[in-house]
Formats: sequence, C-alpha cells, structure tokens
Amino acid sequence: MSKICVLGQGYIGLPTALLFANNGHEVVGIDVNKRVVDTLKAGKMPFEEKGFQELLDGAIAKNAFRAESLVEEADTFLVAVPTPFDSEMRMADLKYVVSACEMIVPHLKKGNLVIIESTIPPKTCDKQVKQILEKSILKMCEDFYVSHCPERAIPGNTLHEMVYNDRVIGGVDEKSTQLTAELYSSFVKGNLHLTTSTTAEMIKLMENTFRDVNIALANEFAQIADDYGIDVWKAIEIANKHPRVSILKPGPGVGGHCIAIDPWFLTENANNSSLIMMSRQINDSMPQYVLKMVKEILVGIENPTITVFGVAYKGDIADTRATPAKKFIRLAEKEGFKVKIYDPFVKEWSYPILELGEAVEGSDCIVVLTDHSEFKEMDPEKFGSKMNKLNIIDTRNIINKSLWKKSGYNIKIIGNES
Ligand SMILES: NC(=O)C1=CN([C@@H]2O[C@H](COP(=O)(O)OP(=O)(O)OC[C@H]3O[C@@H](n4cnc5c(N)ncnc54)[C@H](O)[C@@H]3O)[C@@H](O)[C@H]2O)C=CC1
Ligand SMILES: CC(=O)N[C@@H]1[C@@H](OP(=O)(O)OP(=O)(O)OC[C@H]2O[C@@H](n3ccc(=O)[nH]c3=O)[C@H](O)[C@@H]2O)O[C@H](C(=O)O)[C@@H](O)[C@@H]1O
Repeated sequence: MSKICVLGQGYIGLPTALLFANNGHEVVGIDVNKRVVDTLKAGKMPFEEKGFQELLDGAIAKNAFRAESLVEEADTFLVAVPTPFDSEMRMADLKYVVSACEMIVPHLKKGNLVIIESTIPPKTCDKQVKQILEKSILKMCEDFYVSHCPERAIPGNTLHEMVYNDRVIGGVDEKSTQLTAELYSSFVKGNLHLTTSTTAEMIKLMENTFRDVNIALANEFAQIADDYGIDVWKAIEIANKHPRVSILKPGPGVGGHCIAIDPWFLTENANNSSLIMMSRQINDSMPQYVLKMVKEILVGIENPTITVFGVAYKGDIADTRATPAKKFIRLAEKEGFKVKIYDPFVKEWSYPILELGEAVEGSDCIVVLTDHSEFKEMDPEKFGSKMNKLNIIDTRNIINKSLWKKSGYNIKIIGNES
C-alpha cells in the first residue's frame, strides 16, 4: 500500500483520489478550500455526479481516505488543481499549479513521485515544475520523479471514463513514466500509453483542440447552409455516412472550462496556429449569430421579452462554466430585450433561474441554448397560452418539431433556413 497526497479535491482530483483509495492506496485529499475539506470530513461529496457518493462511502469504510488542508509526507503527490485561462494574455494561468508544487516542496523526499493531472502547456513539467520542486535541493530524475498524466474523462460520465478510458502517461524520464504507470494500473482498465511528459502535455491539448476546430467547422457549415436555405443537420447526417467523414454538431458556441480554453494553451507560445485561433473566434462568435436569428424572428415587436431554455454549457448537467449562454444574454440585454431564463438543472447562476411557467409568461420567443433531455420531448401545449408570441429558436436541433408546429409555433433551427 502506498500513500498518495492528492492536491485539489475538485471534479477531477476528488474522484481520482477516491479511485486510488478504493484500490489499495492510502489517500489524503488536500484542498485549500475549507468548505470542501469540511464537507468531505463530514462524509459528504461537495458536488454530485453519478457514483461519486458511493465511492466516497467505500473509501471511508476502508479507512483509506481522509481530507486535510495541509500537505503531508507521502510516496506520491498528485496535482489536480485548476488551470484557468488568462484572457488578457491568452495564456494558461498556472498560478494554482505553481502554488500546489510549492506546497509539496517542504515534504518532498528521495524516491517521491509527483504527478501533474491538471491540463498544462507543453514543457511545463520539464521546466516550471522541475524548477519549483528542485527548491527542495533534491534533483529531478535522480532523487524524485515527475510525470504528466492528463485527465480525459467527460463531465457527466466522469467515473466510467476515469476507469475505462485509455490513459496517457508521460514522464520526464523512463523511471517517472514507469512508476506512474504502475500506480494507475491499480484502477485503470483502459490501455496505458507511455510517452514523454512534453508529448503527454501536447496530446491532451491536441485532443481538445481537435474537438474545438471540428465544432467550429460545423458552426461554419451551419451559417453557409442558412445562406443557401438548406438543412445543415440533414446534410451532416448524410455526409457522415461517408466512411471517413464525421462532422460534429453546430450550436450556440463552445462552453465548459476545457474545450473553450485549452486551444489557447497550445497557441500561447506557437508561431503557426492560425487555424486554431480562427476556430476559437468562430465558436466564440456563435452567440452573435444566435442573436441575429432572434432579431430576425422578432422584427416589428417593440421591447420584446425572450426566454432562454438552458444555460448549462451542455445537456443534462448543471455546469455553467464558460457557457455561451452568458454572452448571448448580455448581447440580448444590450439590444434592449428582456431576458428570462429556465434551466431544469441549474439552480443558481449570475442571472435568476425561473420556474418554467414564470419564464415563458409574456415571452415573444423561446431560445433553446442547451441540449437538456427535458427539451427534447417538451409539449408546448403545457404553457402556450402564457406566451405573448409563439416563436422558438432551437440552436441544438432537439425539439420535437411536430409538437411545436401543432401548437402554432413559428420554428427556426440553426443551420436550417427552410
Ligand atoms: N473537470 C473536468 O471535466 C476536467 C478537468 N481537467 C483539468 O483538471 C484540472 C482540475 O480541474 P477541476 O477538477 O475541474 O477543477 P475544480 O475547480 O473542480 O477543482 C480544483 C480544486 O483545487 C483546489 N485548489 C486550488 N489550489 C490548490 C492548492 N494549491 N492545493 C490544493 N488544492 C487547491 C480548489 O480549491 C478546488 O477545490 C484542470 O487543469 C482542468 O483543466 C481535465 C479534464 C477534465
Ligand atoms: C476531446 C474531448 O472529448 N474532450 C472532452 C471535453 O469535455 P467537455 O464536456 O468540455 O466537451 P464537449 O462535450 O465537447 O462540450 C464542449 C462544448 O462543445 C459543445 N459541442 C460539443 C459537441 C458538438 O458536436 N457541438 C458542440 O457545440 C458543447 O455543447 C459544449 O458547450 O473536455 C474535457 C476536458 O479536458 O476537461 C475532456 O476530459 C473530455 O474528454
């Protein structure tokens, strides 16, 4: 049994800590947020997702997990702290990774392994992490070992993907890679792909950038289809029958704290990254495009009220980080629209979230921004009489069109001018 200190008990660090604890390790979960530590000490999860509470209960029952505020000696230190985007510099903001590494320094011993799970720009392990940890006087690759093991689990299905996804493990040297692979093999059922730390850093960013660029392409196709008056969704469906084509879905823009920011970590020190930056620009401009659609449908209505359906960054989760809904709402308010919001998952946000009936009361147009399952089969008959005008714009192509049509709605789908 080895002892692991996991720094950062958030969406990634906590389930990772609990998986290690449930699979033969003694784990101490460290967080600088006292509320997180206190909640865990009380045996409760600070946030919920499928299977998390059971995993915590199992780790506590095994006496293999405890939460603390201060770092202590261990065999392995695992860093899973936030890596936000510095929007002014268009760079990764590594202040949390730096402070976590500094917290490890006084406890670092010969033979220790330090794993960075946080998403980081290429060369971070080799340069910045090394520099900080060597303040301990110990030497990287001689006295202690470092690797990057990026997390690739998708919010909403985190636990399953943490266990069954393939894992990329990149050490600063072979021993670091080997030690890390041994550790993760205690719970990972996917394949472990061994490489260098810089390659692992790059792979993680390439994956999210690939998705961002491809969503941008879908968003551009939607706008071209609108110009030609064709249905981009049907066109994508048919194009995807080609054995080597797999186009993603258009939408109101890219949200979440990874796909919308990680491409910048790749471009921050690159000379040739115009495609990546252009894709970011296309995805970031989608709220303006949705507003244009709304303005067209509301022509002639004085001081209109609109109802936003969904502010979570994607369907069936409550996460609103970097949601494109925020930019859309700000732009709509600048236009003089009154904006009301309904979201069955999000309970608290920077704007009030209303009950369905209140949100549609006196509304001139519903704008579907999130692909929550509830919207897929929603019957507008339930509240039709409360609306002022029967308009709906669906940026996800998820509503049951025949139901809305039957209720007399004027329907507009992104990328489908017909
Ligand atoms: N959430 C996700 O789905 C994924 C996240 N990632 C990456 O994983 C990393 C962590 O992300 P999340 O878990 O979502 O963040 P989070 O915001 O949910 O949690 C991070 C936790 O770290 C704590 N923290 C900050 N500084 C600390 C320090 N010096 N010592 C100890 N704790 C500290 C915070 O209080 C917070 O509780 C980021 O780099 C993110 O980009 C990667 C893949 C998926
Ligand atoms: C390459 C990849 O699939 N990365 C995953 C991604 O999780 P995330 O929830 O951010 O990804 P997502 O489901 O693509 O959603 C991002 C955003 O993109 C939008 N989106 C997504 C797919 C699509 O066809 N069209 C579209 O507009 C979503 O609505 C959302 O606003 O980023 C995670 C991360 O790095 O945090 C990563 O672990 C996950 O595996």
